[in-house]
Amino acid sequence: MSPYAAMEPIISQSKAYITFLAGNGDYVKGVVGLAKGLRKTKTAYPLVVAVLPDVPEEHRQILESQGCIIREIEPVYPPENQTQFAMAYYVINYSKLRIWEFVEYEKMIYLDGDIQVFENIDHLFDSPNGYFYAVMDCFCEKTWSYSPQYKVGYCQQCPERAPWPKEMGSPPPLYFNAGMFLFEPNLLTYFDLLETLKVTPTTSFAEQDFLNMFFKDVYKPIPPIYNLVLAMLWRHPENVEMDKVKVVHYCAAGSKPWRYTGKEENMDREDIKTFVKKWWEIYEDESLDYKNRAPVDNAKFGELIAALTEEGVVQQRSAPSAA
Ligand SMILES: O=c1ccn([C@@H]2O[C@H](COP(=O)(O)OP(=O)(O)O)[C@@H](O)[C@H]2O)c(=O)[nH]1
Ligand SMILES: OC[C@H]1O[C@H](O[C@@H]2[C@@H](O)[C@H](O)[C@@H](O)[C@H](O)[C@@H]2O)[C@H](O)[C@@H](O)[C@H]1O
Ligand SMILES: [Mn+2]
Repeated sequence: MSPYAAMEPIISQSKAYITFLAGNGDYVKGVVGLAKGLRKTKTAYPLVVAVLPDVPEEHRQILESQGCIIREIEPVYPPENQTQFAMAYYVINYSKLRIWEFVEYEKMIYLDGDIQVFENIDHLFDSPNGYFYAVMDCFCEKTWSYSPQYKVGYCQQCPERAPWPKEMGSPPPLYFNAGMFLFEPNLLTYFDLLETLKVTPTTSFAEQDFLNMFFKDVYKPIPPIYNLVLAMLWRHPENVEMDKVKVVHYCAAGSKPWRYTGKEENMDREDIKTFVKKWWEIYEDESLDYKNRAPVDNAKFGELIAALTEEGVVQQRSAPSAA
């Protein structure tokens, strides 16, 4: 019998956004920006921040003052390896796997700290259960130069441009960017992830590659407007509906807004400058700070309760007598 069978399923209806923060560096600015951006969209759900132990108390307090729910997680390390990760720091990104343990939430949307949400995306939580929703990535950047796709010029964003060579078998399964995804926390999945990781050789895109392998049978692509990987702007502009973009992922080299200099390749583009400016407008908008948030309109709240009571949705209980 599975050692986990005894675990009572924790049934929860609640939902939340979640991000991941490691180290004592400047990614905390990304998370502050994300918290304020989500608040600006008037989302109904909180932002949970999974922090590694090395995130200093001062950064945790900054995030709590922005209304974030701080949850400390232990790092997850991949098996011993000689892998040359696309970015050396990707090795800490395996710690993202801890978020499957947050079963007090029925569904969560994971967002990297270098993401900004400009339009409300709460409706994604209504997607059918049992799948892993994320946006398809692009293989055209130099960061992919080690891969067989890059070597034959294949990208899933435009398979007709350079079809997958027949002699290489079937094309790779659809591959998502792990900077944003809708998932269901679940202890059995969580333990399966950790056990599988122990016996899975590491690869260049670390936990992103691992998650793609693990969820390949339940992965459901969602439109790029929910996670605009910036390289799409110069690699596949035909696949981007600019006026409908809701979520921007500042993952292209040099595009992190809080470090932006405009000097790296493509960073002098007008669309990049616009997205960086939009990020800063939210980050510096004090009206979006948690302490300045719009007060609950008690009159409106009272009307809502009265209406719900009338419909019998809410039973008004008389307050217990003081006696
Ligand atoms: O020093 C770091 C590096 C990364 N991260 C977190 O790990 C995520 C993934 O890293 P990153 O976004 O830099 O990867 P990219 O999407 O650029 O490949 C970040 O968004 C942060 O949430 C962090 O907190 N501190
Ligand atoms: O640890 C691996 C990371 O891999 C992904 O970033 C990459 C990937 O998107 C490439 O396709 C891009 O070319 C590249 O710029 C970008 O950094 C995720 O965004 C990040 O959250 C994290 O999982
Ligand atoms: Mn990112």
